[in-house]
Amino acid sequence: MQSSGTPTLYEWVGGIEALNRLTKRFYEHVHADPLLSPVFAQMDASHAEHVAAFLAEVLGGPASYSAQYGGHPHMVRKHLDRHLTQPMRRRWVELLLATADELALPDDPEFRSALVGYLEWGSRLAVINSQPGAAVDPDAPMPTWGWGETKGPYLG
Ligand code: HEM
Repeated sequence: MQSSGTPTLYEWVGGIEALNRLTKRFYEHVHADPLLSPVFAQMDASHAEHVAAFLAEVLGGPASYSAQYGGHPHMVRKHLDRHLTQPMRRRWVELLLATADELALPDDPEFRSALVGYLEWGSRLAVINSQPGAAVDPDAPMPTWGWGETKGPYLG
């Protein structure tokens, strides 16, 4: 818990264990998807864990992606020249949210609103950073996400 007593989104979702389950299952769906499977054909076995670590850090968990994999600039670099399209982006977000439902991750309005907000923001940046001529800012800070306007968490 934070000092205010409000849990981080990371705590609310169930920590790294929940995020690892989410990304593992998500990339199984990605590999079965005709639009996305070619995009991720070269990903290595640790990709799902790396993305879980990245999400953990964004959602207020430990800064292990920054410590181990090079932070936000490294993540941006991974999207360079991928020529991602809006249909790919929309499918990516749709599959991630469907996987969150499938795994029964928290589905209260406050958490899902915050999650969708981050995914819309991050996935649109991924598309922008994948276009020809996009450059990496080596000093780009890691984004951090909170409950936002809904001022969660949901208390029933
Ligand atoms: C919030 C949205 C997103 C986040 C947080 C995210 C996160 C990441 C991270 C952390 C990596 C690097 C993994 C590593 O360090 O090994 C990565 C790589 C990658 N991402 Fe994303 N991403 C997002 C959106 C997207 C979207 C929408 C697409 C495509 C539709 C995409 C396609 C890729 C691809 C192709 C790679 C490289 C995979 C490889 O190593 O072959 N990403 N992403």
